[in-house]
Amino acid sequence: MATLRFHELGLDDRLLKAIADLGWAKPTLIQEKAIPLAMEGKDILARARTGSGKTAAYSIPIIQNLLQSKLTVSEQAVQVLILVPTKELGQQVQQMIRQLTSYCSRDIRVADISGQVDVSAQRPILMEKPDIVVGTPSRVLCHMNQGTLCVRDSLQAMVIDEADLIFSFGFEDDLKNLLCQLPKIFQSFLMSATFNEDVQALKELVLHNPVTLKLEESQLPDSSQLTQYQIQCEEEDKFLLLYTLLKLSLIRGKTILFVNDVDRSYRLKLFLEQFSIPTCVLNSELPVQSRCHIIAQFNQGFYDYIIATDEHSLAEPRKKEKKATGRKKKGKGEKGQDSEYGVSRGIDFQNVSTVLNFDFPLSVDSYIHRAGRTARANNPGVVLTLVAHTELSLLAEIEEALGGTGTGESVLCPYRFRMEEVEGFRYRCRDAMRSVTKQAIKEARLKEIKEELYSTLRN
Ligand SMILES: Nc1ncnc2c1ncn2[C@@H]1O[C@H](COP(=O)(O)OP(=O)(O)OP(=O)(O)O)[C@@H](O)[C@H]1O
Repeated sequence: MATLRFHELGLDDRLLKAIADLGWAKPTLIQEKAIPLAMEGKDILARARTGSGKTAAYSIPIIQNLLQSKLTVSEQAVQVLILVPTKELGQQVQQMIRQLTSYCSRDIRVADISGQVDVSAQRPILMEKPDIVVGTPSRVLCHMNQGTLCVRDSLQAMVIDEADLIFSFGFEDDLKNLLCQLPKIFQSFLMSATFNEDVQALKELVLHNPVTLKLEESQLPDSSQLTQYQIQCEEEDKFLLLYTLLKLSLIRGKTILFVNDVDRSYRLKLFLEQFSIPTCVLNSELPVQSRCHIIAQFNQGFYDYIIATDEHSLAEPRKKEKKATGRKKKGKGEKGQDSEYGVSRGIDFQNVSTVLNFDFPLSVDSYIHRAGRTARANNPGVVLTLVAHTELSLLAEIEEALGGTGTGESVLCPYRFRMEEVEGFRYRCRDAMRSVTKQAIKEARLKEIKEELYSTLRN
């Protein structure tokens, strides 16, 4: 638990006011540790669990240091680069910085260049030399190569957010090329929820004598904040179980339903539509503006249920590809999927009461990042995982990683409810399943992309 308050950290009044407006009573642990060190100019390598407030842990000292430097330097220049693996995260980081600079927005300007498709449309934005530029490595490099972004004489700090994903999203070469265009000395931050060999490689590439903040917290909030359940079932009963959970209001509030592939998300959407349960889908083949729009609408409470296909299927093959061929590609993934897409990583879905793993996550990391979409900051949350019998070995892996087997107690408690109630819905669900044909899924998939494209063009 953090012991200091924000006003004890020596921050500018304008920043303190913005923090108060956000309703944050005190810093999170990672913020309490990172902010003073970063204000001293130290390089930081930080690992803290998902949802622990890492974005503000680097944004607050960066804004503070910029406000300080503005007292003496008047020339406008890009002083900070924030590199993110996904476009959604870029937009979110920009939004957080805008909130934190709401009382000094004339002094500190931020631009997110990750999201827009057209590079030329971003030129005017960069010509104004925003103090902070947020972007994916490929987009930042593209502007550097075109001469629209030059930080060789001005860069003071660089952040790599979700550092463990940067390489697996195919940005290794871009990042190396980008580093050649930076000055010799600047402050660096590597932020991640997990440390892996890629973070180690990045550390050697980017950091100079860093302070390593590896918080001794468990990977997920404890059971007083996050309740984790599992239901073991037959694969074909998952739809029936979900319907029962919703029908009996055993799941309440905003819920993210995670599935492992795009077709499956439409199958689930169409299935729930049969019972007039509206949902929205989020996946990598939707245009980026639509994805950001859907996340914003979900956060504003337009939908209670969002069916998300997480990025795992995109990140992992690329890793394998690297091992096999020695180099990674970037750009569009299979079937027009966007490789700069991420749902279970970094996205701040707000006030999510339940994460439901409809499909079992394919790795421990994936479980942790999905679970991290609820119980964020100090809020409570529930993770409910449907486990088909063929997936029991994966469940055991997750139990072990979360420390469940040593004590003989399960971390993911069995969720108990009366089976007779489920059986009562079986026929109704069978009929609903029958009407969700392959053709219907195909059409829904195409329709969604078309509609989202139209609405994106209209906006
Ligand atoms: N000091 C604070 N007090 C209360 N809420 C906070 C505080 N700092 C950040 N938050 C909120 O906590 C949520 C999670 O923050 P953030 O997205 O930065 O976490 P994160 O550690 O980057 O998570 P992830 O690893 O999933 O990206 C956000 O909604 C943010 O507004």
